[in-house]
Amino acid sequence: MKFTKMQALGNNYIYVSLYETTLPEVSLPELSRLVSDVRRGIGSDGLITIEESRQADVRMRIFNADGSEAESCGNGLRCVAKYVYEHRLVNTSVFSIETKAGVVEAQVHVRPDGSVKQVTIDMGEPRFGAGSIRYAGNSVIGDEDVVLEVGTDQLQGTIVNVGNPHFVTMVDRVDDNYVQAVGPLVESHKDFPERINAEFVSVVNRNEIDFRVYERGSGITFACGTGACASVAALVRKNLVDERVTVHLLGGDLEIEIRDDGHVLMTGEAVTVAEGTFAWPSAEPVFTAL
Ligand SMILES: N[C@H](CCC[C@H](N)C(=O)O)C(=O)O
Repeated sequence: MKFTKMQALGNNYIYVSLYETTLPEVSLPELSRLVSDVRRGIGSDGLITIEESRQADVRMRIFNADGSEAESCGNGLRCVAKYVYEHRLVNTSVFSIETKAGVVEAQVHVRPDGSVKQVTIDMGEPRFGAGSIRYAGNSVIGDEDVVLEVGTDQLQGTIVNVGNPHFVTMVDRVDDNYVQAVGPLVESHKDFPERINAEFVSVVNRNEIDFRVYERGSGITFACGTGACASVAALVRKNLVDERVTVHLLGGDLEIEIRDDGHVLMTGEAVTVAEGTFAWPSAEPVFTAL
């Protein structure tokens, strides 16, 4: 099976284009667990397939490292946009990509040599609050916040659905040890039957935030595009930042803009790491314990 490994701010996936290769006889969740394993597979945050669409120029599916399929993936969308443009699967710099959450618009910024490094995705309009996801708790505060019982603590955060679900917690200062300790408790909290991506953000000024994430199905990653969009949307709604924000993630910066119509625009890098052939079925199926 031919694959391309791509990364965006360190959030890396194994991309398989069904235009150019066939999949092995294994389920996509199992294939994602296998290729994501850094010891017995290739090593990644998950698997992304690129395929034909009936309602957009191309279709993307994204599977986390644990095999769970997600509705959308911001960093993945930018890499898919780079891939399909550079492989001439589309012939314009603005085109549409179908995800499980719906169709989004991509704009690749083409360099003089015809390559793509920066991509902008219109992620659509976010939805807020317990009603925008499957929420099983009963601790709603206002229109968008809920309180979680986490160990002996109470954690207040904002629920944002940008196609996939996010719980955005404000902290005084982002702390990787805190994210490792609390992130998994939020991700799999009983109040979120479909689990959730857990963001921890601190406001630097009205145009900059620090950001860390514990992703549903992949754990701590260097970057989460949908999480950055969700976080800025939540903070704009609380009037804590302006409409254009630079998000400082572990792996680098994303530029997020909340447009007048409420759509969230995300601009950032997309990088090809390697292309190769995955030997199948020599590798034994494995489950990546998180
Ligand atoms: N873990 C996410 C999918 C990947 C999102 C992230 N890598 C991004 O760039 O948006 C979920 O289960 O909803």
